[in-house]
Amino acid sequence: MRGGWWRLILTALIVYLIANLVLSYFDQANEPTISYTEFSKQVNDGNVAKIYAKGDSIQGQLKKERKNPGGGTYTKFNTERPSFANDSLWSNLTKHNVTVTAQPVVQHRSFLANLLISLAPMLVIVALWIFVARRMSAGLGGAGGMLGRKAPPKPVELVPGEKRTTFADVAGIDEVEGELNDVVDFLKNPDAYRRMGAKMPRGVLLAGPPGTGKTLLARAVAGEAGVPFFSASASEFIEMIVGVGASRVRELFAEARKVAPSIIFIDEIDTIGRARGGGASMGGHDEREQTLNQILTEMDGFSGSEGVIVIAATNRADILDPALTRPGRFDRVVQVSPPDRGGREAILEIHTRDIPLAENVDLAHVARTTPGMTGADLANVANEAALLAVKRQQQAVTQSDLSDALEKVQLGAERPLVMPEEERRRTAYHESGHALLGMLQPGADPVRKITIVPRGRALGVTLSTPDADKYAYTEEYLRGRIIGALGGMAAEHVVYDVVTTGSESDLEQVTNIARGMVSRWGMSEEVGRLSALPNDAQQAYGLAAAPQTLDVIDAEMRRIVDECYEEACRKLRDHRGQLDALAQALLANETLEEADAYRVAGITRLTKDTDA
Ligand SMILES: Nc1ncnc2c1ncn2[C@@H]1O[C@H](COP(=O)(O)OP(=O)(O)OP(=O)(O)O)[C@@H](O)[C@H]1O
Ligand SMILES: [Zn+2]
Repeated sequence: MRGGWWRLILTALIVYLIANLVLSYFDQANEPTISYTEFSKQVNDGNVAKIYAKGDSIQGQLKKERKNPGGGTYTKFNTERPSFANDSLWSNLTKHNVTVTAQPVVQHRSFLANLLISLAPMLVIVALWIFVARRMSAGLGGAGGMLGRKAPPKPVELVPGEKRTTFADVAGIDEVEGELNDVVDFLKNPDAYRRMGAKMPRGVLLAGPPGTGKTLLARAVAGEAGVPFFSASASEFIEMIVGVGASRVRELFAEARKVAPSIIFIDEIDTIGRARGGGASMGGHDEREQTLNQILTEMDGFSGSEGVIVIAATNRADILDPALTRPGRFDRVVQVSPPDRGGREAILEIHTRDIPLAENVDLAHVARTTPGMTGADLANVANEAALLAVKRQQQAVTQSDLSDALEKVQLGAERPLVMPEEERRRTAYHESGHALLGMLQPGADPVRKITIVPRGRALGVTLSTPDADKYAYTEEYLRGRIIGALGGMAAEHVVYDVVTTGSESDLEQVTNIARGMVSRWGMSEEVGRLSALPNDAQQAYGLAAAPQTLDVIDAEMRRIVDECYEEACRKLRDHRGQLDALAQALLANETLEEADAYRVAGITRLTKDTDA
């Protein structure tokens, strides 16, 4: 906890301040200011025990308490001696044995101390404000630090001899490597380019889904070129304190220029680079804009021969401000996609380089069964497999470690949870409904595994994956997906005539597919072949679907989903015997693998040979 001390000191200050306020309130309540006449009278009556004097201000204490005209009684009091008072106060005090203590009028405090004391309340308020601001920005993903300042960014130094990231650590995205090759070339030899008067791109934007290796690529470019690598996440720039983001950007670029040629990597650029003009985002809108402007200014400021190349990454290229991709800025946009089968195999090879593998390990097979997985997923599988092998006290990772690891990554870790028998039965029917409809549907992705062991948030899981990578989907296939996803709910409906909350994520999936079919893929006659809903970038410019279009979209989505639900229920009624058989087998075994599932349901799987 970095802000720990800071927070403690602040809390102490605040408590102190409040305590003081409260105490002084009570002090005043108990110590009335009495008239000087009254005070003189009390002295002469011999009722004053002691006084503290500071200049003409007097605080005192009575021997016997007196009635306060404002109510209550008092013994302590304040009073002020008029400067023109020409009385014999001193002799009166000594005559009546009053203890007198005096304080100097001019305090012997240093100038600095006086200044501090007079500024203290302000300081506390400022500190409080910063404290709150930091708390809020921390909540938004920023890290805590002192007074909103962070240590200036440090490059990842490239110590000679230390193993650095290169293109050899990246696989499955060769086209992308190719596009970055001339950037590497330029960084290695900026002088040659300068002599030829050639302009290099100032910024490269890597666009692609999470985990596809964008950060890794940026590092590899730096590693290949042997130049320092500065890394920052755009979300760090956005702080609640206005101006900090822009100054961080300035510092970052200044540092990078000092050691040029070098690379600045800015992750999640979309958090500050969203198209402007849309509805203001939550808080820090100006801050976002200022930070973005600062980045653009810094990039404009490059002469291009300074040798600082900015690589930014985003998984939302569609919503970026067009100002970012203008020539001279991030004018090179490189798409990074999840790897295909060959790419997956190569990535698995990279991530098992340092892992001893048993004879039976078939990485090609793993690659074949993991369409859609990213490099990060595959790295995770390799690591989980190694962990399993250690736990199982083996000398090497075996194929079954790999498939167990894959299962864990795909389905989530098993969750020890004792379910009531009734709930187990209902879950068995729910999953059997998904699985059976998946198996009955021609052209649907084969069912790989059904389980009623709770995993992650789910009480059960049915896993279907395609035999080969798919890039485009037919309407029939999409309807099949909707029917399969509704299968769980339909089974509960058919068997128990109840509906539970267990279908929440199924319905989300169904809604997304149906919305895509109607509004983006031209699969509804009513809506027609239009992109009926504006995409995010269009929304940012204020484009919205007409209300009547929204009504049609809504009606069409409902029609499709209703049709699919009816078909799901009808099929499950028609194949009730197979549904019961699957549910029974699940209750007995908890998990059914692909072959068993098809055997229990009595369905022959139409195998497509896709090994090639
Ligand atoms: N193409 C790849 N080749 C080898 N390893 C990869 C590849 N893609 C991802 N990985 C592995 O996954 C890890 C995470 O990838 P990385 O952080 O670079 O992804 P990213 O695209 O930047 O993700 P995010 O958008 O979530 O930041 C890498 O450190 C690497 O181990
Ligand atoms: Zn379900």
